[in-house]
Amino acid sequence: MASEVPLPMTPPTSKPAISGPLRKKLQGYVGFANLPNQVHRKSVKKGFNFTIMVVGESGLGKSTLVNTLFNAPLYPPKEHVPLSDESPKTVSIQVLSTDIEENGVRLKLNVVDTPGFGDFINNEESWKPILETIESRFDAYLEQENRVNRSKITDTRVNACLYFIAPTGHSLKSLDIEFMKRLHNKVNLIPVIAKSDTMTNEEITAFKERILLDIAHHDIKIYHAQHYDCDDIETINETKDVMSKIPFAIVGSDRLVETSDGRQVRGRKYPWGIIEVDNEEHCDFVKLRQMLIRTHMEELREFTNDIHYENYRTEKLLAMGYQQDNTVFKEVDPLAKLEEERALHEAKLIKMEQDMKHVFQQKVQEKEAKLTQSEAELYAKHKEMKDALEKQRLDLEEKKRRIEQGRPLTPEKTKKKGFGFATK
Ligand SMILES: Nc1nc2c(ncn2[C@@H]2O[C@H](COP(=O)(O)OP(=O)(O)OP(=O)(O)O)[C@@H](O)[C@H]2O)c(=O)[nH]1
Repeated sequence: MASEVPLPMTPPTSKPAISGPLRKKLQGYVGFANLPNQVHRKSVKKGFNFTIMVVGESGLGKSTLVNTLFNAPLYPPKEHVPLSDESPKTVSIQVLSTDIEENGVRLKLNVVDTPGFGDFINNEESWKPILETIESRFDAYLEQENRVNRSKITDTRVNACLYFIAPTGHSLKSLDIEFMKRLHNKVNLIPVIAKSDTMTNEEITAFKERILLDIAHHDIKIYHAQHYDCDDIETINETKDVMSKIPFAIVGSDRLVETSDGRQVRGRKYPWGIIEVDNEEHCDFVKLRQMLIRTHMEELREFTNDIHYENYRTEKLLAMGYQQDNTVFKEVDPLAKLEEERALHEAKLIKMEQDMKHVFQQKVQEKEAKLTQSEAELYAKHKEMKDALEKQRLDLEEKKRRIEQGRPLTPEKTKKKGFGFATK
């Protein structure tokens, strides 16, 4: 929306013909509604960091899918054989990184390829190194977060884990269940049916249903895409469409094959026809790629940070003995806060009133004590004067009696024994 607003002017060299403020048309919308675009532009410029982990039994096409997914030769192409012992295996956890640019968006893609399991007699603990890898990446992030200078944090946390299920057509194997249960609280788990070109469409549909039932039965939490309660019906439908494909039935191939009508497509050639990787009618590869790179990449990164990493961090810090005062995170209800403030204010007033009463009582008591004391003093003085007057009166009466009786005013002093003179 273009709008007109007055712009600050530089002083004109000659007097302009118009008298009012100079009005200029803005090139684009100005306002906070533009923020998502700004964030988007910034992210596009900075580029994204996205880490995918591929996990599954040996020979299910994990490495091939990674090449197919990003249309980049992250791995040197392997021989195009269905599954043979000669096919080079991934023997240790490998990390591959590449910069991919699509429509001007830079993507730093990291792929963690894990060695296929299931080859050993005892596969019980084959999930351990995978879990350790996920956790060590959380640890690395936590360590960087706790540094004094956190301006450059490298995020290698696993954002999505593609779990490869063998195209058996039966139910999930106990090893798959064990694996998924170990990983589901640590990473966004996305189950995929590997080599789905080895199954018919009906078999795939029935297999998907069985897998989902098994997942629900064993209470395994797989990644569930959200559509943020948005009003955009297109986004809602897109998300629903993507979700309806889980577990994605995929076909991987990093080779080009020629179709009967002469097109060069990525796919796999069979005597009965060609399976096209990028054809939605043939497999769910396009939907998986769309979800990972186009529609839900940011959400996968968010879930990793807000749910999986947060849970891990909390557990880790609690185990290290850190305590948290949860009251600081108490949600503040404005009405409750107002009520709390009012109660505090009232309590303060009551206390002030009580203090004033106390001071007043103290002052009254002091005054009373003083009055009582001066009353007592006055009384004592009065008594003293009264006694003195009484004595004076008695003296005068005595004198009067003496005069009347003709006696000297002062009584004669009695001679003291043993002395030859009398005192006056
Ligand atoms: N039919 C079919 N074969 C595939 C598919 N994807 C890969 N393959 C083949 O399966 C074989 C094994 O593929 P890889 O990508 O090496 O499998 P991996 O899971 O990485 O194997 P490990 O490294 O041992 O874990 C190769 O010969 C691939 O050409 C697919 O979708 N369909």
